[in-house]
Amino acid sequence: MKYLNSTNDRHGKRSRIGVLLVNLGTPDAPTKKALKIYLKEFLSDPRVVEPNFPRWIWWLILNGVILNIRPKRSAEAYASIWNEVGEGSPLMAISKQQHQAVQAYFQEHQVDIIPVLAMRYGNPSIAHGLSELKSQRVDRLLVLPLYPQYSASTTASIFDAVTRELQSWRLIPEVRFINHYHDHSGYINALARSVQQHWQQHGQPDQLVMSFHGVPQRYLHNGDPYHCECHKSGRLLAEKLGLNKNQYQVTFQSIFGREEWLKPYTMEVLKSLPAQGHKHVQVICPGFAADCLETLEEIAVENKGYFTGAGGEQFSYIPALNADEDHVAFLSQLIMAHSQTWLEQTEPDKALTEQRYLQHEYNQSDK
Ligand SMILES: C=CC1=C(C)c2cc3[nH]c(cc4nc(cc5[nH]c(cc1n2)c(C)c5CCC(=O)O)C(CCC(=O)O)=C4C)c(C)c3C=C
Ligand SMILES: [Fe+2]
Ligand SMILES: [Fe+2]
Repeated sequence: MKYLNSTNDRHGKRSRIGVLLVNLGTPDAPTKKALKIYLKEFLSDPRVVEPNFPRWIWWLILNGVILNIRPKRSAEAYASIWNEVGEGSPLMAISKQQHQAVQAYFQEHQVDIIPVLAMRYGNPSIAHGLSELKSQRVDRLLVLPLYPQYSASTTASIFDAVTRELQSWRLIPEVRFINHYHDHSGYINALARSVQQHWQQHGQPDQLVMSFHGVPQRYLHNGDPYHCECHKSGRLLAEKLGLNKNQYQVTFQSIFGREEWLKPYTMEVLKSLPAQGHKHVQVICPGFAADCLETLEEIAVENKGYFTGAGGEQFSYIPALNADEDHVAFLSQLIMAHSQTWLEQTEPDKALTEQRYLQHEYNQSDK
């Protein structure tokens, strides 16, 4: 059978709304073997690596070079943060907390939306998440990529994976997709509050570095709005905090490969700040909804080393919003806002019900 069948027994019942919370994904273990599987899936995605040379050459580089070198190095980095937040990979532990907290928010506020967690790469997969929602008879699906800023390499890749999976379903749900929330006041306010709380404990720095994950510069020139959205989030956060242009800057981290990525590079900026008289620096990574390897290891350890090595005196990393109360309330409300007309529709959709009923009758008499 080409398409997955559905149980068509919802006549006259209320529609069910499900939300798929999707983040990047993480290896199953901090081992060379698990990293090889994870990186192969991740770096084979043409949305992530979109080479400006024939794809078969990238296939050779990936399988012949990168997957023989990087897994060992990356496994060591993952091992250094494994179990740092709850059990296993921090990204997974925090994503589970976020999922549970959103679920609890809906229960507490009597909102009839079923949240399910999925990862773009690795587990729990998008196919698994969708099948979970299918088994719960969800017929209205909202997808929330946990990336505040839109990038084709992240957000569009989730769109690809979700729609690819749904292509095998007979009865597809009504689908909505959240593209980004980089300038939403709820997101900016939650970030600002987390910075202010950090200042209460650690004081205000000479310079606040807002570091976002990078992408190749070529993607910006090809029309990816990511760079612009990172800068807008940065500006709005600075405005909310009352910072002037000399007190903060937007930078880009996690360069991969040989071509030029978005600049300035976080690493270079941190190395140069002490010589400019900025000895007390804090770094926030507003593009990461959850702490992960790129924040806990690359920023809080590796980049801290670059700063102190260059004469910096005081450095702290401001944690991601994770499962903070403000963040969970914001995400839940964002989901509710995007489901608004669905939530208002309490009566079953008559035309749809009748159509499905007729279909059901037909199936029965056909047997
Ligand atoms: C927040 C948005 C992200 C964008 C944009 C992004 C782009 C991007 N990433 C790579 C390559 C790697 N990224 C890796 C880890 C990683 N990346 C993000 C987020 C974005 N990536 C997160 C949240 C994580 C951490 C995952 C975790 O398990 O904690 C890695 C793996 C780690 C490593 O080996 O260094 C790679 C590789 C590219 C090429 C890319 C491009 C457009
Ligand atoms: Fe990445
Ligand atoms: Fe990294």
